[in-house]
Amino acid sequence: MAKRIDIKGLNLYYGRFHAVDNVTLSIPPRNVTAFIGPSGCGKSTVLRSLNRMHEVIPGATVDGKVLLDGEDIYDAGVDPVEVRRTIGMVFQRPNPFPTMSIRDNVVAGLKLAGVRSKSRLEEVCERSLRGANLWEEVKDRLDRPGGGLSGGQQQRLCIARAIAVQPDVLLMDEPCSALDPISTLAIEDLITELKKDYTIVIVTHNMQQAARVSDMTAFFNLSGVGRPGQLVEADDTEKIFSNPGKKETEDYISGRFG
Ligand SMILES: Nc1ncnc2c1ncn2[C@@H]1O[C@H](COP(=O)(O)OP(=O)(O)OP(=O)(O)O)[C@@H](O)[C@H]1O
Repeated sequence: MAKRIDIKGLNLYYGRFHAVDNVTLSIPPRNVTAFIGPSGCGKSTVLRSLNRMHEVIPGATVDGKVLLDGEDIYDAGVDPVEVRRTIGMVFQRPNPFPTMSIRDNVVAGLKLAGVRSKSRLEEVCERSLRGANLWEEVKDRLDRPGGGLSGGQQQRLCIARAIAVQPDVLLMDEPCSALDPISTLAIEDLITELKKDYTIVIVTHNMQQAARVSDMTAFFNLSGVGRPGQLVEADDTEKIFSNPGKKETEDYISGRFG
């Protein structure tokens, strides 16, 4: 649980378009790392490359290394499906299976993996819903469809589904952008609790959110339209927001551009 990620010389392409240039970054375990930067600088692309979701896009390719506790997830022989189990992902829009029951949503990954024991599924369902701070709200309606929950509850259901398979890392791509402020705070509190057990990487447009939830912040930028995104700097969140190393970062966080 909670593994370290070392990104080394990572270049990402969509066909011939070079989207992200030469990123090297270490992401510590049991920490929240935020990716910030202007639209199009490649934050989501880098995030998706961390669990091999990038290569699912036709024509998309990867060059470089992503080490999970020292093991390259891109090594020949590594099963991308297993990588995606180990490194879970939560998306911008909550995406539960809408007609599937709340219970089945949570244990969908386990069932796919062949777990049949009813007591085991019940146990994981409750533990995951508790872990996602949703148990009390749904414990009396586990057989109702996941699509019947509020947006914020659906997002916590997706987090429960992601943690049910006991991943080492949780990737979150703007997990609050479709949510109201109260649901956003609930997710932020949850992220803070989850970091005790997981390595968390979150892409956010909201700099206050990055400052509130993350321990480390990575600032990405791009030098112009059609140019690849680059990592400008990564450091303790407190330092990035109070005394960044690069003027580019300071300009961005002080709202002078982007
Ligand atoms: N599926 C795709 N096919 C082709 N190009 C893509 C695809 N997804 C992203 N891109 C391009 O890759 C670059 C980086 O996009 P990406 O979505 O990673 O940026 P981002 O920083 O996450 O942006 P935003 O903050 O707007 O979500 C952009 O130029 C984008 O147009």
